[in-house]
Amino acid sequence: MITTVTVNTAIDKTYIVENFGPGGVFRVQRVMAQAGGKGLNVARVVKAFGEEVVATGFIGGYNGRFIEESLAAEGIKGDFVHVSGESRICLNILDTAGKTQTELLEPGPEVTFEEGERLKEKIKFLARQSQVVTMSGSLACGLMPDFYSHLIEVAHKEGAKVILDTSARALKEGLKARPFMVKPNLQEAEALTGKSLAEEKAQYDFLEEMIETGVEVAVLSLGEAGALIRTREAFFKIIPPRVVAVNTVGCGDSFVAGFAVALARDDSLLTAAKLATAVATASATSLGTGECKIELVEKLMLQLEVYDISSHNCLYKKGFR
Ligand SMILES: Nc1ncnc2c1ncn2[C@@H]1O[C@H](COP(=O)(O)OP(=O)(O)O)[C@@H](O)[C@H]1O
Ligand SMILES: O=P(O)(O)OC[C@H]1O[C@](O)(COP(=O)(O)O)[C@@H](O)[C@@H]1O
Repeated sequence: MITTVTVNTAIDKTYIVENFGPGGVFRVQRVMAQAGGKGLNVARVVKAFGEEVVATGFIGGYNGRFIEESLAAEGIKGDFVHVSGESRICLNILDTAGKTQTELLEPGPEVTFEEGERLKEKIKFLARQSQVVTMSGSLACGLMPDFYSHLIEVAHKEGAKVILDTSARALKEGLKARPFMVKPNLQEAEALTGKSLAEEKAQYDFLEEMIETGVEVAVLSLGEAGALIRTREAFFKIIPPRVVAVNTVGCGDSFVAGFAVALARDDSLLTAAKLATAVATASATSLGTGECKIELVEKLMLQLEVYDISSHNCLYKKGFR
């Protein structure tokens, strides 16, 4: 089983707005609303692969009710801690004409110490039955920056592998509990180190630093350029084929989901890295946040460029890039 933890759940609203920009009045052409926040996107993709998944986290208010009902309608099992505050809305404004994407992320509700303790208890129970626990996204207000560290310790004690996908101080503090895997994107990694990671050498050094902190798998995701995946023994770069990107919100979540599925199936590191990249790339091509079409994933798996960086070898390269 895979448990996905979303501390700051959300209604992910997508607005399609032509020629959007700051300071004007715009008519929205199309509105879509989904249960969201990173971990719920992970759960959606895991479910598409037919793996058993339970989504947990904090949920509250009218928005919380919408989130729970949407998940139930999608057939995703939820086991949440209910809080007195209101779950947030995250807006993704897609301008199909101007080809821009703008995200507005609300901070989320205030969560009390007692509510935090209840989530720890729940994770203890769920991690006992899970091979993998994913922990994704920002922390809700009121929680200490080391909140993920405590959750990771609880999951580790129950024998689960933890994938941590967060940013800023929550990532810095979370690393201290040595999660099995971390997956910052380039921006998040630069914010963590305070350095530019534009150069390949800087990216390699960053992954080495992550491994030195004690994580087993360090991933740096690079948008359309793919991802670098490093352990103490292995180091791969996976580059996806060029695709027409429609909505890249949720790509990182799809990457985490693909990796979690492979880990739960006991696949090799290389298979996990390829599956994660293919799932994330497929997600970029659909309008829904973190949507996943298995047939497309299977097709993309055969079109990835794979480099073994530790031996300077190209394992698979197709002629179409
Ligand atoms: N425009 C794109 N084209 C193809 N694949 C993409 C694109 N954007 C993202 N991806 C895929 O999604 C993964 C995660 O994307 P990235 O932007 O690095 O993370 P995040 O969504 O967390 O910001 C990438 O490693 C890649 O596989
Ligand atoms: O918890 P955070 O960091 O505020 O992020 C929330 C938002 O991230 C998203 O999951 C997208 O994340 P990715 O594009 O990194 O996968 C949105 O769906 C969501 O509302």
